[in-house]
Formats: sequence, C-alpha cells, structure tokens
Amino acid sequence: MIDHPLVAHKLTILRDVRTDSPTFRRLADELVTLLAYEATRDVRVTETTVETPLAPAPGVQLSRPRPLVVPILRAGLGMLDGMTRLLPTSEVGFLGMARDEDTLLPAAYADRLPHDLSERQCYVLDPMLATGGTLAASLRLLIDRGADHITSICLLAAPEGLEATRAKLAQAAPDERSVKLRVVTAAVDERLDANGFIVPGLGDAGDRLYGCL
Ligand SMILES: O=P(O)(O)OC[C@H]1O[C@H](OP(=O)(O)OP(=O)(O)O)[C@H](O)[C@@H]1O
Ligand SMILES: O=c1cc[nH]c(=O)[nH]1
Ligand SMILES: [Mg+2]
Repeated sequence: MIDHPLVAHKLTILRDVRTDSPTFRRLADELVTLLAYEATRDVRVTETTVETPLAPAPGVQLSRPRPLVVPILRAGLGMLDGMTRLLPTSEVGFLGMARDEDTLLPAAYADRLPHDLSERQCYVLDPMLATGGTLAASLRLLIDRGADHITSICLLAAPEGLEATRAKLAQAAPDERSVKLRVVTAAVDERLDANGFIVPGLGDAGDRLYGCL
C-alpha cells in the first residue's frame, strides 16, 4: 500500500461522487504514475557504461525482454497511459474480462497477449480488486503462459479480494516454478457489500471512466 499524501489527495477526489468523468480520467492517470514508481522498484536492469561529455559513467538500462503491461479491459485502460509514461519501452498486451453482475464471476472476452511469457516481467493494471475473481483469473492466465514475476497495480483493493486472490493462486500451483506476485495499491478499503462493491470504494470504475454500458 502506498502511503503518500499526494496519492491520498488524488484518491480522495477520485472517490468523490461529484467528480466528473474527465476529472476522474485525469486523476486515475496521475495516480497510476505515482503507484507505478513504487511498482517498478524491482524492474530488471542491466549494468552498462555511458560516455558523458567528460568521461565514461556507470549506469543501467532496462533488461530484455521488455516488460509487458497488461491493462484489464475495460477499466484498466484508464491506467495505461499513466503506466507507459513511466515505462515507455514496455510492450502492451490486452485482456478483456467482465464480471457477471449476479454471480460475480469473471469471464474473459478478449485475449491479445503473447503466448510465451517466460522471462517477462508483467504489470497488470486494474483499478479495482473487489472479490479478486478477475485478478486471480488474469494472473492464472499469465502464469500458465510462463510469467514468473507479476506486479498488479490497483487503485483500490478489498481485504476479502486480496485474501481470495492469495488463496486461489496458492491452491492451484501448476508446477514447481516459483512465481513472484505483488499487488501495489493506493488503499485497502473496509469491506465488500452484498453486490461485491468495495465500500467505501469509488463506485463502478469502468462506468466512472467511460459511462454506463
Ligand atoms: O475483483 P472482482 O470482484 O473480480 O471485480 C473487479 C473487476 O470489476 C471491474 O470490472 P468490470 O467487470 O465491471 O468490467 P469493466 O471494467 O468493463 O467495467 C473492475 O475493473 C475489475 O476488473
Ligand atoms: O467496487 C467495485 C467493484 C468492482 N468493480 C468496480 O468497478 N467497483
Ligand atoms: Mg465495471
């Protein structure tokens, strides 16, 4: 959880029911860049040397293969620009997931991801981690394709969803690979309501970004 006054300030306006879509989009974008700064703390780099006008200087460059950023459609799209601003050389794969309003179970409707994710550092973007069904299914898909280092960036998380995600992924370890998973979020809220919404939360992130379907 990122404990920073700028993050808390932007999140407060994001939660406000009076905040309109254009402002919501701008704040989500700004928040992601702040969260991404922390989320990329362990991005893989390779040592290199660069010539300054005066002398050689030691430095680092991002390692290959390039990191993969995965926004979970639809609401995760609102986080993409804020992330690629910090990691402009990353590649982007898309995953479409929609949660059924009655069962709360996620269904995948789009998959434009590389088939082989071995050696790839992945950054999953989804503003809301509620029951955890969407994140667990997304992480499972990436792990099954070989990913072993995945950082999820969420604007808000519910304690129930964090625990459910942990339990689901611990249960179904596919092989002997060790997989490093981390969630970076601006806040862990109080609870979920009967409809699986985060309380106090910010409402339906997709609708607030893009309007009701
Ligand atoms: O943790 P969960 O209980 O699975 O809920 C979280 C998911 O719900 C929302 O997406 P939604 O299904 O509303 O789709 P949208 O982004 O198209 O609005 C949100 O963006 C997450 O993907
Ligand atoms: O509170 C929630 C829960 C799921 N999806 C959202 O957009 N908001
Ligand atoms: Mg939605």
